[in-house]
Amino acid sequence: MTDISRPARPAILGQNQYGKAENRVVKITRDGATHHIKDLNVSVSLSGDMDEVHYSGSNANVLPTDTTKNTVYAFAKEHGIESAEQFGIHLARHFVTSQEPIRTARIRIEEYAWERIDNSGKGEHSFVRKGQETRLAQITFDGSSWEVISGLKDLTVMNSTDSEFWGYVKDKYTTLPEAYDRILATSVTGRWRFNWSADEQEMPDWDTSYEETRTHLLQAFAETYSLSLQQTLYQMGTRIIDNRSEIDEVRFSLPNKHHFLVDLEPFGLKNDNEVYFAADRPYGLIEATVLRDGCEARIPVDLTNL
Ligand SMILES: O=c1[nH]c(=O)c2[nH]c(=O)[nH]c2[nH]1
Repeated sequence: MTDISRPARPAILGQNQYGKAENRVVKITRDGATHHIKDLNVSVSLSGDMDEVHYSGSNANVLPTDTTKNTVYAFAKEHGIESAEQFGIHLARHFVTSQEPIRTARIRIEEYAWERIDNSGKGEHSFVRKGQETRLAQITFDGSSWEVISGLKDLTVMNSTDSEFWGYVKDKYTTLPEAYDRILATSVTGRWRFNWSADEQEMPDWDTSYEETRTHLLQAFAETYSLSLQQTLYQMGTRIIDNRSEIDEVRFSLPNKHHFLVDLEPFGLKNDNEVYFAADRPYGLIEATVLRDGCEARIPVDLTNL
């Protein structure tokens, strides 16, 4: 009788690979006041003589995935990021030629493209992520009056300088170092409410209004020397209220997309505000309404309900 609980032969290890996935690396190259961004999502996958770690748990052939992550950041500094392909070639060659048990390295890279925002000559350090944001509209009619709220989501912007954050409250849980030159990045969700409410009133040109509002918002982001994202938010709202008479109320929800300087000192490299880790969570979430003086706030506080 065969004992069905114990296979006759032990299971055999099949294809296997390992590495660190989704290393978010942002490299800023500073050419005077003109900054250039490379923004990559790099996934490293290594394979080779890795039977033992699976069969017995011996790590003797295992280069830690943590090391592969560090290598990505160190290479961004040491070799720069000329192109995703060139960067991937450097990394793959390094892993295969420096570690005998590693026979194959697969490097997958997503690159996020950024365009410059025109900021009236205040330096070339403001960017909007390529790819169209989503435009939104909500129209309500009760038979006599109208309410039109327009807006957008997923408009991602970055300033690679002209942002500080210091002078905040410190309690026993505060560890955040004060920042005098940081990256400020956010993905804008915004809504604005029109004061057009009756058929007798002249209707705004909705498309022109959207384009102009978007431009004001972007320019205010780019031109504000920021001491906090809260201050930048208020400037963005104010710019719209001051320039678009058809709009009485603006509400923004701005995730603070943190970029942390990577400590390259353990590898003998100096990080001169060049190589950042782009964290996706947790994120600060800064939300506020900006109103025309005398007007009522009617846009819901929680924009995800709109
Ligand atoms: O612009 C910011 N506002 C904050 O309220 C805040 N809090 C924090 O930790 N970082 C930041 N940045």
